[in-house]
Amino acid sequence: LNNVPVVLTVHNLADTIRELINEAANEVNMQRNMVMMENQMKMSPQTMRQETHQSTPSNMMYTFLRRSEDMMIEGAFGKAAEIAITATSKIEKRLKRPATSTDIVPLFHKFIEPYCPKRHIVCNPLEKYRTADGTCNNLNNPVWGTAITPQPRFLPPNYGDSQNLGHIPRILSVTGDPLPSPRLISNNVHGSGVNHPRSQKYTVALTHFGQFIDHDVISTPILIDEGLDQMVCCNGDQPVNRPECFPFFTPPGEFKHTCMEFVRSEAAPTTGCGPGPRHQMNQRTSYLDLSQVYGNNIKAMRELRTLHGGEMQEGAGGLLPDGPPDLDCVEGQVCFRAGDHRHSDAPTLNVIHVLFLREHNRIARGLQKINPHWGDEKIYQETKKILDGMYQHIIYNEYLPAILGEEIVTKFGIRSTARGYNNVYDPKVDGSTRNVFAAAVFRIGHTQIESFVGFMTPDYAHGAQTPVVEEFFNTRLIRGHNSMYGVDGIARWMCTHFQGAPDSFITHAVRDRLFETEPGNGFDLPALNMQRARDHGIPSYNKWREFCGLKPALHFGVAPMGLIDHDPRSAKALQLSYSHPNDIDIFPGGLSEIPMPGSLLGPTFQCLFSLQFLNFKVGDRFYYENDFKHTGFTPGQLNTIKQQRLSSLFMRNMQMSRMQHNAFVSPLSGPQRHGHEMFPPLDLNFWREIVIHKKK
Ligand code: HEM
Ligand SMILES: [Ca+2]
Repeated sequence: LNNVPVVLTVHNLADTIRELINEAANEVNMQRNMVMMENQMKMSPQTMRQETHQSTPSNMMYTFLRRSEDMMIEGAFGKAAEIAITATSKIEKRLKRPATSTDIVPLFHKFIEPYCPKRHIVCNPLEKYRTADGTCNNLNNPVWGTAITPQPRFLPPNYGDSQNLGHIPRILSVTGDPLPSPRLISNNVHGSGVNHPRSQKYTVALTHFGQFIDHDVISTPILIDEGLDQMVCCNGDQPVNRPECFPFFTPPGEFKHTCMEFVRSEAAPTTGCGPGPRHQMNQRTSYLDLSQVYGNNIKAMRELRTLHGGEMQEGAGGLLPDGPPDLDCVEGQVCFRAGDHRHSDAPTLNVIHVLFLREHNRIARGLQKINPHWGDEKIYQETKKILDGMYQHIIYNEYLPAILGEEIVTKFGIRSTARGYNNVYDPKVDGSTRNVFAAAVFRIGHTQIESFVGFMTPDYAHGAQTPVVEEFFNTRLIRGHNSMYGVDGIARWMCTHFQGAPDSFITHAVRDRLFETEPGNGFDLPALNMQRARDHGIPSYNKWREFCGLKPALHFGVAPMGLIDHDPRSAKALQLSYSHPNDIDIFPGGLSEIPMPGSLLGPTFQCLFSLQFLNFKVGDRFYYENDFKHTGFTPGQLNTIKQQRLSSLFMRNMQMSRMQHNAFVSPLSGPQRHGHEMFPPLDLNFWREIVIHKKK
């Protein structure tokens, strides 16, 4: 009888919903104010500032996961989401039916309106260029793919609270016991001792080009401690008990403390703050639009430009421009600035940022010469459009064939056509980055991470190498350390040196020592990946196999009905970790599958990866192959873009006199290096605009 829906008259229903939403808003406000007051009493502004500026592992993690857009706007959306989730919970408890019922939804929207931040979006369908924040890419759904929106899902969440709304992450096994600690699983599945084997084919450039794409399409901010910014979730070995925290235990003796810090992701409201479970926020535009280079809103974009001749600001030596000290790099250094705040996470990532920045300015100067009558804005937008096009071409012709395999990219129409247009746009497709892709699938890059960063001389002699552990958020190698390294030397190294083998093992450098500043105080990255997916309520491995049309594992053996896509070692490692196959987390389950022939991924990740990258192209009105009059390229422009490769960018913008055609395949595995004559230039003559001066 307890679950019988409560029937109310229309008037009573409206009153009830209004009352419960107001109640939820008051609760959320009170809770936040209380925390803010407590925090203000605890600390003086001086101590706060000092604490956040020291380079500790937690501070580096905060740098990575911080709110990077307007703090206030993101905070307002986060708070609105909390109100919407709390109200959903109250309504469902009171009425004993889903708050997403058709009669409730309109009332919910009406009464939550005063608490829901508004977006004023006016689209101009004739606009030639992308907007900075991704709005109006889809003219029917102008918010799709926009920065500061929730990450949509392929499958509904599976949280740990009885209402499945996300107050509690996914924490329970199907047996009713708690799920195992992610560190235990990491030890069993991803640990390979100190030496992680290397790929025999692919370069470090493949790893960090992937990371560069990741920073274009996703950045999930974590919750902050009101008035303090940075949340603390472990007190020595003791976990802190508060709703924002989700730390986990590690076995004694492995790290300095047995409690590993973890702050939950910020919640995001759906458009109009509708009822439903907790979702997570994306601070980036989902589109492959180089927002990691250009910024994710109009203000950030302007701040990265010179506002002359269409150019972007460059720092000394053609590096990224200097940023505020100590914000996005380690203590005591002058940091850089870019469209994404994680640019200095690894020096090898920073190199790709520099590569695209230099190419932007090179093209802008070329266009200025060809079309001297063009102003700053026109040159900037046209240059950006060209670079976006080349970047998409590299992704769909070089990056994805390496990751997914030639067969799949051809079979599913993922690869671009060799010449001419290819109209793929479908306005019904939402090109947004999906939650599971960010929280697990695209993190496959973590197995490719190499333990060192090195440089090579201009004639490709080995220079030196240094453990990557010492270089997270450190800008010294980029700026040139002891007259060694520097972007050009690192570029030569990363196009030659093999990346980590794309297997289930993950280098000690990030599995035991991520952001470490003294022995034993680092993080375990694959463990964080699992905890993040649980935080987001991402369903387990078996659910994703079913989603992909694959058979779920009913037992831990590799025989039929079991883990048929795993080898016996991985299956054993999973068995050792979990008490039931339905508990397997998506990251370890997917990453430890046997790769498909010619691919770096097993069938489950290959399916989800392909689907996401198909959405990125089919859901993007500005996708470079589309034959659209206002927004597309002319046939000549498109064909010169289609002759470009990542290696062409390296050859043009780094001090490199020779290089192999595919930057991702190492010359150490066979391919020859070639000189400049073998790399077709980007022919800017296709952008020449003839101006006819009328005689008076
Ligand atoms: C040295 C290299 C790298 C480091 C230090 C690093 C570090 C991190 C950290 C600390 C996180 C957040 C973990 C959390 O959820 O708490 C993260 C997330 C992530 N990483 Fe990496 N990573 C690296 C390389 C890569 C590569 C090569 C890829 C892909 C090809 C990748 C893809 C991702 C993705 C998609 C996320 C989720 C981002 C988000 O939702 O905001 N990472 N990484
Ligand atoms: Ca983007």
